[in-house]
Amino acid sequence: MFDKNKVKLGIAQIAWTNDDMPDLGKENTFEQCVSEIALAGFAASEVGAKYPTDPAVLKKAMDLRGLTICNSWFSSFLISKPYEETEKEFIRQLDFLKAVGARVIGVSEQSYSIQGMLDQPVWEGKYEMNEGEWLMLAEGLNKLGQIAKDKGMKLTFHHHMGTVVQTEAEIDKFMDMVNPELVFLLFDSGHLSFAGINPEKVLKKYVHRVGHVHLKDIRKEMVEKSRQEKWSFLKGVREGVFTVPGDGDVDFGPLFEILDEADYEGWMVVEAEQDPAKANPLEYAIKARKYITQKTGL
Ligand SMILES: O=C1C[C@@H](O)[C@H](O)[C@@H](O)C1=O
Ligand SMILES: [Co+2]
Repeated sequence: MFDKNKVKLGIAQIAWTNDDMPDLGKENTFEQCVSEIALAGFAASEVGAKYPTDPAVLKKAMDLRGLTICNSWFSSFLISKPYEETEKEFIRQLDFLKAVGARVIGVSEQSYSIQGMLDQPVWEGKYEMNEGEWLMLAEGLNKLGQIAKDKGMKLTFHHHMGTVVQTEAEIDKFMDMVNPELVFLLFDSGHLSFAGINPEKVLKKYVHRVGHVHLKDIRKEMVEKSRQEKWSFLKGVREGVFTVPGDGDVDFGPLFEILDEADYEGWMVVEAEQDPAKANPLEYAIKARKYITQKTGL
């Protein structure tokens, strides 16, 4: 059974307002979002575009509700821009996160990413790195990981649909190339399942290198439809490819067992972006919270 002092539960703000498609949930304020996160029984959230940018203001709003910030997304451009540009932004974001109490930063390489392209089917035309680019990515991340470590933080890397690290082979190559002391895996059950990869297999292989977990479920029939109808990643989100754990087709039981047996320490964050007009964020947050308690005792 998970140790409640070692494993904590958060939920990402993306179910209330989607920064990638701000019309989804534009009516939901920051205050409503964090109040409902607390109400649903979660201890943390990640950082969204509506969140206060002054760390003192954000921290006060979170403290008032018994919440903390556990992570934020960070877009790196290590293979398409000078390293220094990414490093400068990375340090700024790292310092912000540290000031609000987070110990993890979630990096995604966004060079040539198709995840935000509305007219690009997510199943076609994904960029594949050459050997030189693989080296640039790994070396850049190792350097950023050292900076994070020196500040008492953990760099985790988010494999993601439409990016240069999406497939099982890419994840394996990535894990082979980065320094395990400096770069950790951000395990996202939804992105693996969407990509047609068995999440259990990946988790078993890398559980001791996982630094952060995104609990995301998929609706298989919508994934299938997205293939057939050549949807973009964002169209898939809008149509309901993703949902909260317990509402879709991912079997979370074995994933929780693998994490538990490996004595995973850190955050497990429900991250289920869908249209808030169709899936009420509070209702789905409560649904996820109940399901996780039932499966893990947390
Ligand atoms: O961690 C994530 C952050 C989002 O912005 C992203 O698009 C989503 O799918 C995700 O997994
Ligand atoms: Co994620």
